[in-house]
Parts: sequence; structure tokens; C-alpha cells
Amino acid sequence: MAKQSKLNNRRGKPADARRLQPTKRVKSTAPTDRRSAPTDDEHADEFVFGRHAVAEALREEGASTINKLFVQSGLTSEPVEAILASAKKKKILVSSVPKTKLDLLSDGGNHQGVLVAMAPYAYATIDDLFANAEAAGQDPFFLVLDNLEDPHNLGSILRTADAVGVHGIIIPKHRAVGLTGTVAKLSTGAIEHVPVARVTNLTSTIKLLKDRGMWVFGTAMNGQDFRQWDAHGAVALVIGNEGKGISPGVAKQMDATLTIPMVGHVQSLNASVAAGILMYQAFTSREAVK
Ligand SMILES: C[S@@+](CC[C@H](N)C(=O)[O-])C[C@H]1O[C@@H](n2cnc3c(N)ncnc32)[C@H](O)[C@@H]1O
Repeated sequence: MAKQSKLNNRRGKPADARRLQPTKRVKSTAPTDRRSAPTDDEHADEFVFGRHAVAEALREEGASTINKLFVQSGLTSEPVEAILASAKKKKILVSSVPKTKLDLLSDGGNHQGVLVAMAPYAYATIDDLFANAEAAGQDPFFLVLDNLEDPHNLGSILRTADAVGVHGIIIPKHRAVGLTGTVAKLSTGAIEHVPVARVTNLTSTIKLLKDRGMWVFGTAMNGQDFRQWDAHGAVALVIGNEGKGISPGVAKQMDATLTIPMVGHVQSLNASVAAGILMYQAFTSREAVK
């Protein structure tokens, strides 16, 4: 693709070379109160509950490991206010829920009106992703997942991403599936090798990637045939939500849009299938000698 030479000119300076992989959390902040979750509710599979345990978890862990704080609706007391202030300081999402929800998530435990959902894997930063590429001695190859909701899709995408040497995946913090136990299982170990960064605003993160010299490719039904895609250079591939596709704000940031041609009766492919096909096109073209 002609644009590739432009891409190479725009390439930014990579961050410091430090290989980074998502680390499985082993430290328990509240051994007596932590239990496995009964479901994949709220994209986490471990919960810490009870005022003391939650306060301690908030003190020791950051937004990279705590997915969300749940507080019983209408509960106001000094310890709860302190917990809320601590969550706000660490930019952790807070959700006000009925007591029955906390009863369910804590499996009938003594939650005292507060519970935090913990990510089973720590998230990386954008700098970590660049450092991962640099450590591999390669131009960065990232995936951006625009509000994927299905853990099966994220697990499957991680698995293919590992296979083709993706240096990192970027997901939004809100309204999207994160690194859960289900995702880890479906990734068949790939979650250990592909760093995932979780960001507050995908649009501004994509602007930042472009400022750092990346060429950003969207995916939709009205783009260029993906078989022409030469993914040499620093590239990010954006995959859209299962129902809505790529959101309008993110779509505006794309340097080009790729389409996998379809001749059948359905309107689009499953997100992880499309991601797999596109990742392999990137892999094949990046491997090819120019
Ligand atoms: C199930 S599709 C979303 C369909 C959505 N209704 C739309 O109009 O975009 C989920 C994502 O998979 C990718 N995708 C699916 N089929 C594709 C195709 N034929 N070409 C390119 N990307 C595709 C895109 O990233 C899309 O946003």
C-alpha cells in the first residue's frame, strides 16, 4: 500500500526496552474474605468484600488490578465515605447496587455494603506495549478492540495475537470485557504473553499512537480489500464491537479501513474470526521481504 512509506516517516521513538507481560496476581490482600466469584459478573472473577478488606485492597492495589468498587445503594457512613474517596483518588469505577447484588457476588458473605471486583491479571501501559515491540526488535504491531463485550472473542483474539506476534492489545476501561478468568482460559495461555493495556478514552489513545508514528487501520464493510494490506511498519488494527462495529469517534481517527470481502448471506463475520483473518494478513505481509 502506498501509504506505508509515509508511515515509516511518521514512526516515533519507541519507549524504553523492557519486556513486559501481564503478571498473574498472586498477592492476596484479604485472605479471609476473598472468594472465587460464582459467575463472570462485571468482568472479574475474584471479589474482595467487607470494609476492612476493601479498604486494604484499595490501599494496596491500583486501577490496573481493581475493575470496580460496588457500594450498597443508600449506604452512608464514615468508613464507606473513606472507601469512596480512596476509589476516586485511584480512578476506580464505582457502582451503586442493591444489597441483593452484593449478597450474590459475595456468595452470601459478610460484605458490609462494599465489594471490589479484582482483575485476575494486571494490565500493561501503552509504554509497556511499545517497549515490548522494541525488546523484540520489531516495529510495533498492536490491536485496538473497540468495546468488545464477549469474553470468548477476547480469549480467542489473544490466542491468535500471540500466534502472530502482536506486541500488545488496547481495550477501553468502560463497557468492555476485560481480563477475566474466562478470557484467560479461552486464551489457552496466550494471556501470559500478550500485554493488554486498558485505557479511559480510545479516541485519544489512538491519537497518541498516531503521534508516536503508528498507522491505524480500521475494519468495516466499506473499506479496501484486506488482501492488498501491506502491514510493514508500525501498525495498529482496530476491531469493532460485536453489534455496533467501530464507534464513530474512533472511526474518524482511522488512516484507512480494511474489509474482508464476503459473498454469502450474512452481513459480517464474528469479531474474533475477522480479527484472526486480518492478523494473519498482517503477519504474512510483515514477514515478506520488501
Ligand atoms: C460482528 S462485526 C460488527 C458488525 C456491525 N454491525 C457493523 O456494521 O460493523 C464486529 C467487528 O468484526 C470486524 N468485521 C466483521 N466482519 C468484517 C469484514 N467482513 N470485514 C472487516 N471487518 C469485519 C469489524 O471489526 C467489526 O466491527
